[in-house]
Amino acid sequence: MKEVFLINPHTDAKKLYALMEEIKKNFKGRQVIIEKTKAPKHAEYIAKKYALFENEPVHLYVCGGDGLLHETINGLIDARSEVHVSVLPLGTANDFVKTFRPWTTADFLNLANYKNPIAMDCDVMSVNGEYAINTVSFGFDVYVAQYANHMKSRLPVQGIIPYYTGMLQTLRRPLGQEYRMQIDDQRMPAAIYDFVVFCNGKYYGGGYQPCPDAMINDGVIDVCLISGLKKRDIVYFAKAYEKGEHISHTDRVTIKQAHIIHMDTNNETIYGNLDGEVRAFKNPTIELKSHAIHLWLPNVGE
Ligand SMILES: Nc1ncnc2c1ncn2[C@@H]1O[C@H](COP(=O)(O)OP(=O)(O)OP(=O)(O)O)[C@@H](O)[C@H]1O
Repeated sequence: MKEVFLINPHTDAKKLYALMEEIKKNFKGRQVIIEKTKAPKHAEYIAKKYALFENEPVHLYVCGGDGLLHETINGLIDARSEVHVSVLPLGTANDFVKTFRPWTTADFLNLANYKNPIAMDCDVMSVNGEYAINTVSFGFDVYVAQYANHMKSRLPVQGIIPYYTGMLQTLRRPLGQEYRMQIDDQRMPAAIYDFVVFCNGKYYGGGYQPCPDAMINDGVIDVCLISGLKKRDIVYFAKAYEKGEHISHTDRVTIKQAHIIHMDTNNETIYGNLDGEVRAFKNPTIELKSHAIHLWLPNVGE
């Protein structure tokens, strides 16, 4: 078994130091492979190498945030069945692992918890050829992510500040835009939505829960459509959205389950947020690929 640590070297230095100490403590005298990314998207290339071209089992620890995980899983689609992935959440938001609450980030970072890991095959969603493991969204939060990513790339700021700034900037735009969609075999009437979110995991955007009942291995995409929000309601709404309590507002919120969604943008470009990464699409199709990633989760009971 190859034990491979795939690391984003731009991770917070203290967190990286603690990870190295944890590796030394748990793998004393045993060989591990450290793979550090050299640039954005390098993780996908590294993952593909282990997914396809090795001939022994691999335990791949993804050491970074949701962005690194997103890139890694794109290299693991149709991987050999002996490639297992564990997530060591060292990013800022680490939304993917929040699905497993009450397990904590510390539970995921404790390497002793992987001696007898819990196996779980995880679904993913494809969007015109790119895969997302946690959420795919359109609308309000995409603009927030776009502003935040832009700010992070130009200024030495991290953490939540870029997201709050992005939210204030986004509130200067009109809320809502028109969508035409087919959800499985149901053609929806054209409608204006403020948020359109497709969930595999439960949390996104730093801790919001569009679909509190989503589960990463249930073979369906959970859909959350939100309409009719007023800007003055956003703060109140955000609190309910964080707790997943917005779903009781059935006049504004529609929750569904689906396997495939076609969005008709009339060949115009639309921006979508895949696990926190913003991408441009025309007429995107979001489709579930069941049990595509073989996870090894921490055995917290040990
Ligand atoms: N060597 C590298 N140099 C520059 N950028 C990198 C490198 N390796 C990875 N990246 C980029 O860093 C971005 C953010 O990394 P990561 O997901 O680890 O942390 P994060 O954004 O803080 O996490 P979260 O999304 O959970 O808040 C990724 O989108 C990835 O493309």
